[in-house]
Amino acid sequence: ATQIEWWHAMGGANGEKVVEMAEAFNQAQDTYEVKPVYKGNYTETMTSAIAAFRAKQQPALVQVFEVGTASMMAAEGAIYPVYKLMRETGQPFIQDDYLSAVTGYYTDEDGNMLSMPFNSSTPVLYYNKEQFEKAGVSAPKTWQEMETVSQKLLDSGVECGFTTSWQSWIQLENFSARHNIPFATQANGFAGMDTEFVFNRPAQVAHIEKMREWQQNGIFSYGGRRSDSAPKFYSQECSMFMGSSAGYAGMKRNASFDFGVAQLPYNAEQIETPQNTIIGGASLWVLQGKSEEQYQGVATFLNFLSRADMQADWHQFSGYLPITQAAYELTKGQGFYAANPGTDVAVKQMTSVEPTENSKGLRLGNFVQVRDIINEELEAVWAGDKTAQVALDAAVKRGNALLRKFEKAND
Ligand SMILES: O=P(O)(O)OC[C@H](O)CO
Repeated sequence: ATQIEWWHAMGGANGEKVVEMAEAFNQAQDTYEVKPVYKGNYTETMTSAIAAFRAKQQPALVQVFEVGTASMMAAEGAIYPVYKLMRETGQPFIQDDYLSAVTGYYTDEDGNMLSMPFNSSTPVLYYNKEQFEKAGVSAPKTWQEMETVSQKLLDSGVECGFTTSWQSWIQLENFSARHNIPFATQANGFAGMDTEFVFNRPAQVAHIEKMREWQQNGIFSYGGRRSDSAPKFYSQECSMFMGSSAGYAGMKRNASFDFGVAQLPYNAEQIETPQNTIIGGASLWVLQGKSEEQYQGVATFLNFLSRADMQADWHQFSGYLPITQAAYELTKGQGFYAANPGTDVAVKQMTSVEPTENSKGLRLGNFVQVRDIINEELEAVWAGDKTAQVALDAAVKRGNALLRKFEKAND
């Protein structure tokens, strides 16, 4: 069989599922064999793929997180756009079958899908039902309630109100989308590379400043840059956890208590009806330099992964969004949402309102490095070394320098 390497960044329960999906494909036919290879976290996987491409040892298929999208799009000679691959291999491919909230992130200016949206997530709020019951509180809808609910939880003996994973994604990027304010100019980069960060405006500064205060009084407890804060929730140190909808698989495995899922809070003083949140997670990029046969295999595999039954299974297991309308309908029809309350929160939060240019997503170059800068600056806030304004001003300034570098390199 023709071998196809698929580099991915899925660890834990979702990593096991990815291997299972590749095996299902391999068993279903014997012309191609997909070999999934775990390459570490998202940044490590992307960095390895770039290095491998330079050394002409790239895999045919690589999973790249949403943060790397603009960089991948700009790497014209290195990528094989998915819409072209499907056309040239004669595979059936109807873009409209995919959820528009997801495809919007991965299409070029002509509306063509450049990568395959395999695992899209959006952040949600997980809460410990048992601790909530004991404290006599229910899931907070607004950031104002977040504070009062957390205080009651602390009063009931819990150590910390909430923690968050992916702080830039949740507390700045999605915070901005949810309040319908820009994270960067030029429609968050969708309208042009001459974009500049503006996440140091009053609404974001006030939010981060509040979190600084909460980090000091126990309402918030910082636990790391990616999902490393989840154990604070599993161990019941923190009663709430803001994390990817795809934390669901790990949650079921690691939480020994009853947990609930709610929408991300919004600041009631900022907005009456909150905007949709934006997607995260990753998509699959096809790389150049492979044989025709391998591309046939990749296209067949991508179609296999998009099948309603495969997507519905992946969605129900992991908490990633159903990528296609058919997978969503199938899941509904199977009674999954009714039997597992909270599992449809992410889809609803993403799709209940029409996205605006502030909530469609981000398309920003060098954003992998910018996330590092934001992480660094926010950590200085949590450590009490910087105020929110000073840190966000610095992050914007340092980030803008990287945007200019990207713009120049892709002129
Ligand atoms: O944990 P994931 O796969 O939902 O990804 C979260 C963030 O979008 C990564 O940038």
